[in-house]
Amino acid sequence: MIVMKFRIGQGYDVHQLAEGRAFWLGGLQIPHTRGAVGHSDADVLIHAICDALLGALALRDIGYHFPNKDPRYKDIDSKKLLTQVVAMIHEKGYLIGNVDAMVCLEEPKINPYIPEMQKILAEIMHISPDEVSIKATTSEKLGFVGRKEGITATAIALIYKN
Ligand SMILES: Nc1ccn([C@@H]2O[C@H](COP(=O)(O)O)[C@@H](O)[C@H]2O)c(=O)n1
Ligand SMILES: C[C@@]1(CO)OP(=O)(O)OP(=O)(O)OC[C@H]1O
Repeated sequence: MIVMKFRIGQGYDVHQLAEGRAFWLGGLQIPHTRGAVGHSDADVLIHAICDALLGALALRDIGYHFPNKDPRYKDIDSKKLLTQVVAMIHEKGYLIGNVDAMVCLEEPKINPYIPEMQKILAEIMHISPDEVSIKATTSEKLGFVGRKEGITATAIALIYKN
């Protein structure tokens, strides 16, 4: 009898938005007047996914593995961080089942970019694009997201092994 083992994890990230920063989201650079501020490229969606994957195996969080004082991660492309996190999951004998994420952002509309993000992230996680769900909402002009001061993302990931 094959007994499959499943684990789930959740992730959350926030970044400030400021003028003069490139706007990276889901591994894509999106044209916009503002971008997320951070030590890395500040890709809040990838960071939330990394934390969900790490959380599934109780492997602490993204800042634990890639400290924001470490010059190796200055302006790093977050796709490289996700690649390393996926390797940690595989090293423990697990594969990724699916990821479901939600981005909370007042502007710009990110819907047109979601299929490309799914493709990029699925390739890194060795799953298919329809196993990477990316959703978006505004904050209805409320709070720091509503004032266009910041962006948040949450993610849930399922991983499994035979
Ligand atoms: N940055 C965003 C925010 C939302 N969307 C899409 O627009 C729809 C309406 O958003 P509400 O917050 O007004 O409900 C939503 O369903 C998202 O698909 C977006 O693309 N980018
Ligand atoms: C990714 C890291 C590392 O460069 O830096 P930031 O871009 O500041 O992002 P954050 O979401 O605060 O997560 C952890 C950091 O260590």
